[in-house]
Amino acid sequence: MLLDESKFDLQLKLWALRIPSQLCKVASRILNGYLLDKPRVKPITEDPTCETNRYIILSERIKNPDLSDIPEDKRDELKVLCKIEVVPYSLTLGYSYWSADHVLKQILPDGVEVPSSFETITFSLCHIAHLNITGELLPYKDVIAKVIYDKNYPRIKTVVNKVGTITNEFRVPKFEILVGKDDMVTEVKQYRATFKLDYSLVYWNSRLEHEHMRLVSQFRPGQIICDMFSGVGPFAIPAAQKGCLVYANDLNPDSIRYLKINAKINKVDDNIWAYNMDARKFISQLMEVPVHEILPEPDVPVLKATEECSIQANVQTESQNGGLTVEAIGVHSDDSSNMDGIEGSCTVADDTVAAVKKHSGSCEEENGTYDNATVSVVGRRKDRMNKRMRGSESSSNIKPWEHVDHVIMNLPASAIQFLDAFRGLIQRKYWKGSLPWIHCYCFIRANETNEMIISEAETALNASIQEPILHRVRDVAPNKAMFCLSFRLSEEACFKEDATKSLLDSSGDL
Ligand SMILES: C[S@@+](CC[C@H](N)C(=O)[O-])C[C@H]1O[C@@H](n2cnc3c(N)ncnc32)[C@H](O)[C@@H]1O
Repeated sequence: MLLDESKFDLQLKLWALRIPSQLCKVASRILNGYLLDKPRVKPITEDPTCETNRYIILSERIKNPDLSDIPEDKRDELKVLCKIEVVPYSLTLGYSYWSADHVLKQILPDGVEVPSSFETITFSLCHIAHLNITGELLPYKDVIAKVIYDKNYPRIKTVVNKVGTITNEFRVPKFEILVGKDDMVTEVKQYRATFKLDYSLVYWNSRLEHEHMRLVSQFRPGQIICDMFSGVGPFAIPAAQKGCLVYANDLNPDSIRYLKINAKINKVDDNIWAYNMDARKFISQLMEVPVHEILPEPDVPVLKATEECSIQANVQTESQNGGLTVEAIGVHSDDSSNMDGIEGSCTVADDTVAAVKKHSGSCEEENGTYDNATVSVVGRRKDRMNKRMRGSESSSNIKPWEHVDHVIMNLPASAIQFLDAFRGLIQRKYWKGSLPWIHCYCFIRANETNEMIISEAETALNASIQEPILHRVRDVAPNKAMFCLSFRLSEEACFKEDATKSLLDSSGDL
């Protein structure tokens, strides 16, 4: 369907006062309420016949050239000001004048709902309008796209339409470009962070901005965060900006490529370690005690949450356990951190740890309070990371098998099923401080109850969940909402007792 722009022309027959330019200000004050009042149209314009005069365009309500529609006292005031000259004025409001909504209402058949909102990805470099046109609107998709493009250019440079439903595991919709340049690489700003991404290759949802910030607001500087489905980093980057140390993983190699770019753009590449693997494999390898860390005496005292603890200086050694070798991708500019295994990923050679203290604090959710135990390190490292992190943990000494504060699982369609990865994941005798908070996103349909979801999570964990917090994130469909289930992992769910012992026994070399 072609768009005939001339069809939108509306001609207005108006009256105007021809007045010396220097009197325009006073005259318009006198005529306040009787001037032309149209968005984006100025009521004072040039007189094409004389440079020193101006036209003051009167409202459509003024029908008579004798100005009898204007109160007498105002007319008298004007007469004192100057000789009043009334001239006819013709104004055409064309396609460029009308809003997208007005144009679309004219184009689309009666009864068809005008697509009023589109997800815009806006900012300085590139701008994409993302439409979701289906059903009866499909025959009009090109004309709708053109109107949205025309009305928003240059803010919007590309208009795309989502095709079909998302079925791939990377949660990336398929798009067709309807108008504009074929370039889906864009930059988005969320609060203080900038995210570069290719909208055709990675998952991005601007509607989650508030949720990203809500969750990150619960983290504190120095905490250790594990993001199992990180995407391009909308949780990981703000958390790192806050001074948290983040292990971020995604199965989509393009997401991790952009996560690394974003870590650099936002100058938090010292605080983020990026991995590209399945989330189950990631969490299990991250939490596994590396062989070179295994304590010689099997009976190490177990630290209670309330006890002081200390983290030993990390000794950088080669991975001795073939099973631990993973496709880890360090974000560090020094590519030597494209390491052999996860245990090597958090080792920065120039770090010196002076002291470690564990302290607890709390952060509030709308219907609960999170008590967090934080391991914070007083380090002497003089590089730029410490300057930025102010009081946060030095990265060289992070041993995720000893402590993680929060785990983020944002894959709502199936994250609950991934909770089985926490069964027996942590070795009790190495763990220090409180167990991590899990933030697991899920969908709840109208025919499901909160209890059903919690019970599903408990089944996956094979353990009960104490004091779960269900936060409604947003409605995704009339009968479906996205929630965040937050709870502290229980000992029952995640502690394994004798794994180290059996590993030592089987290795036979200790
Ligand atoms: C809903 S997106 C969330 C991305 C990001 N955390 C956010 O909030 O925008 C889910 C992400 O999980 C990734 N993903 C899907 N299956 C995965 C798996 N088995 N292991 C790790 N990541 C996976 C997808 O590539 C996608 O980037």
